[in-house]
Amino acid sequence: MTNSLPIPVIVNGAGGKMGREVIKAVAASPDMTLLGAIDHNLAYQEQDAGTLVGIEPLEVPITNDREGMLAMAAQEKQPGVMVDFTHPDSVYDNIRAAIAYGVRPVVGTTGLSPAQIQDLAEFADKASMGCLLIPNFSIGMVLLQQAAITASRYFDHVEIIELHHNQKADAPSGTAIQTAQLLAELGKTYNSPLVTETEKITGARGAEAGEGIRIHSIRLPGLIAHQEVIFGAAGQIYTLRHDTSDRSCYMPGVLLAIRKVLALKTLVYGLEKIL
Ligand SMILES: NC(=O)C1=CN([C@@H]2O[C@H](COP(=O)(O)OP(=O)(O)OC[C@H]3O[C@@H](n4cnc5c(N)ncnc54)[C@H](OP(=O)(O)O)[C@@H]3O)[C@@H](O)[C@H]2O)C=CC1
Ligand SMILES: O=C(O)C1=N[C@H](C(=O)O)C[C@H](O)C1
Repeated sequence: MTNSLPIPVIVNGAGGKMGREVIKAVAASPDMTLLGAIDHNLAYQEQDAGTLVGIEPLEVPITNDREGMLAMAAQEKQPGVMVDFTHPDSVYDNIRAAIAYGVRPVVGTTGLSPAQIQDLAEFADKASMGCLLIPNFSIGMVLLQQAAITASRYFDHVEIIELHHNQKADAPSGTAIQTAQLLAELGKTYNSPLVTETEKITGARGAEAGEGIRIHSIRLPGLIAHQEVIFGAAGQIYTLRHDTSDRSCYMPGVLLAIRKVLALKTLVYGLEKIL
C-alpha cells in the first residue's frame, strides 16, 4: 500500500457461493474496506452484506445498481477494485463497466471467450488500467499446472479431466482451458493416435482443446472443484490431481489479486503471473 487508506472493494455476485466468501475475507482484511455489494438476485436486495454471510453487520446493503456502485467507487480517494464472481453471460459487461469508471476488476468468473479476453485486454490497455482475470485462485492449482508443464517435457500423451458441482454454468472449466493452453503453448502436439478413432456417441473422447489435448467435464452433486491431468507413456501413468474441499482455499489468491491489481496498467491472465 502506498498510504494508509484501505482499498475500497465492491463484490459483484455478493450473494453467490464465491461472493459470500469474498465478503468475509475482505471484512477480515485490515487494509481493505467493503464499499459495495452487488447481486441481481431479488432475494438479497437491501440485505446487509455482513449479516447475509453470517458475520457482524457491515452497513453495506446489497444492491442491483452496478452503475451507482461504480460511480460511488469512482468518488473515493483511493482507487477501487471490483471483484467479480457472477456468471459467464454478464462478466464481460461488468468488466468493461468497471474499467470505464476507473475501478480495477479482479475477475474469477469463467466462461469468457478468447475474443472477449482480447477485447478486454485492448480496452484495459487504452485506459491504462489494471485488470486481473484469474481462472483459479488456489495456490494448489498453480502448482499442479507447473508440475504439468514439467511433465510435458517427458510425456507426449495427456488428457485432462475436470470435475465440478452440477450448478456450474460453463464447460469445460476455465481452469481446464487454461491448463490445456499452458501445455499447448510449449510447442508440441500431444496424443498422436495409433488408430483411426470413431466416436460411436458424439463427445465420447471429450473436447479437443488444441494441440491434441482433450478435456473431459464431469458435473455431479457432491463435487466442489477438482482436476486431474493424466500423462501416459509406455508402461506408466503419471496423474496430477487437485481437490477443492472448501471455497476458502481461493481467498488468499483473491486478496493478493486485490492488492496487486492497483499497480497494474494492463490486463493480466492467471494467478501465476502475480505470485
Ligand atoms: N476463479 C476461481 O478461482 C473461481 C471461479 N469461480 C467462478 O465464479 C463464478 C461464480 O461462481 P459461484 O459463486 O459458484 O456462482 P453462484 O451462482 O453461486 O453465484 C453467482 C452470484 O452472482 C449472481 N449474478 C449472476 N449474474 C449476475 C449479474 N449480471 N449481476 C449481478 N449478480 C449476478 C447470481 O444470482 P442468481 O443465482 O440469481 O443468478 C449469484 O448470486 C463462476 O463463473 C465460477 O466458475 C468459482 C470458484 C472459483
Ligand atoms: O465453478 C466453479 O466452482 C469453479 N470455477 C472455476 C473454473 O471454471 O475453473 C474455478 C474452479 O474450478 C471452481
